[in-house]
Amino acid sequence: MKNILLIATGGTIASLPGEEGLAPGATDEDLLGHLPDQKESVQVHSVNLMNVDSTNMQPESWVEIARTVYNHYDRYDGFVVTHGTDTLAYTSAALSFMLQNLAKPVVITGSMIPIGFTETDATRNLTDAVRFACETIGGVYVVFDGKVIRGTRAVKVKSTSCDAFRSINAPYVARLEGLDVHYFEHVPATESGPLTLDTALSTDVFVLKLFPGIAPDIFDYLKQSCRGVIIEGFGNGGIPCEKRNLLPKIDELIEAGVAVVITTQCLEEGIDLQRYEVGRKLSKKRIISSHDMTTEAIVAKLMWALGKTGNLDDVKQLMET
Ligand SMILES: NC(=O)C[C@H](N)C(=O)O
Repeated sequence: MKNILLIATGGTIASLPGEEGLAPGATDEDLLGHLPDQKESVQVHSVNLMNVDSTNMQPESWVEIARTVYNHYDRYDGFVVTHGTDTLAYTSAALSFMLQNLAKPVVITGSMIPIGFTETDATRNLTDAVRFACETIGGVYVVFDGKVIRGTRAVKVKSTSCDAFRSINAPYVARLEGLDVHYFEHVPATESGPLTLDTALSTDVFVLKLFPGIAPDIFDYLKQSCRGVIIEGFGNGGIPCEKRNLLPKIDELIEAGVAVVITTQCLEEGIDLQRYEVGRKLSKKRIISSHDMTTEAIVAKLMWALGKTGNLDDVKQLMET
């Protein structure tokens, strides 16, 4: 018999129609009421940690979720976090960094249609999540629409359809069919060290999406107010270096002690700063490369890295590992 803890946080899965539109209202107990009876093989306990639309999730909420897993870790075999889908990928990445050495699954799920509606995807996602939380596997995973995605690789790519999440630059971990779990890749070894909870986060970060014609002056503001800036450049990671040249501004940021992470606006295949002249000029600077990470994972990891250290070399080392 597996013991699972369901941690409810809100989202569409727990939403009810109101005069102002859908808003979270159903509790953990309501969600449990929709789970098919599996009394012989699994027992699910639950806690209603918060009830928010995930648009209102903040880094402090990630800490609350991580702490709840940590505090109940010894008593359960696996964890299911029900969550709104809009910022679910940020939370799954943040939990992956805050909870190190997980030897048990922490599974995040949600739905695109509230659990009380007919044709809802919530019952399937919740059932799948509980099923995957019974696996002997460590780590943070997103379970959605029958697929299992690593916590640092999920991105919400659709705003309405039920197949809303994709695994970016990494294979799906598994597919769920009824009670069967079909793995696509080698199951990662269960971690051996003791679980650690690492919740120091620095929220003084900024994501800058470039566009043709962006004024370099914006960097003057970023230099004063941020400890980390993530620049979503073009294609392989290129940054304009003629006319409205941004390279001197990036130098100024680095000199001021700001961690500058380069990523791309392309969803897939990551950056390659060596391919083009516009990238090589940048690669000679003390920037941090994001390789093929998602922006969601970069944001969470940069907050976590800056929570540990202000030394740029150490931040770079953490980010590029
Ligand atoms: N499908 C959803 O869960 C969307 C909702 N706005 C949320 O993120 O909480």
